[in-house]
Amino acid sequence: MSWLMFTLTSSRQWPSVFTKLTRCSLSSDSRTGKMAADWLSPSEREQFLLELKATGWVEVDERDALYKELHFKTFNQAFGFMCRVALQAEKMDHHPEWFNVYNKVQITLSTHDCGGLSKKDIRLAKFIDKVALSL
Ligand SMILES: C[C@H](O)[C@H](O)[C@H]1CNC2=NC(N)=NC(=O)C2=N1
Repeated sequence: MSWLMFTLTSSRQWPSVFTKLTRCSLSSDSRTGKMAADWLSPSEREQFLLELKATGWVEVDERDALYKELHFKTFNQAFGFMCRVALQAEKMDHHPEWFNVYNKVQITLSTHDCGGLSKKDIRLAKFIDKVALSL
């Protein structure tokens, strides 16, 4: 029990892991298991975050989310980028929170259904990086 108490109170990762276990896994569709399939294990999370941080994504301080700011040459390029991401987001039924001024696009990714990061955010972040690189 004391080991458990120590683990619970000392691990910085525990609150978000607990949130995902309770809200992502337990609220998953029991027939398709869809939400459970999107849950990130702590080691997957660590690995994916390492990869995404290398391409400019940062973890948001106040919530379990990823953030990236992209700069394009023109508004046309920024808006073209947003159109391509929007179509993919609709296909995935997973949508970015974003803000655009002229050639700048600020993006926050998080899974609202489970109150934090999931595999869907990782997939969308990787897609965003691929589109940005192709422009
Ligand atoms: C009902 C619908 O499936 C949901 O609200 C979808 C839509 N897009 C979404 N986008 C994001 N970022 N998180 C979600 O949990 C989410 N859920």
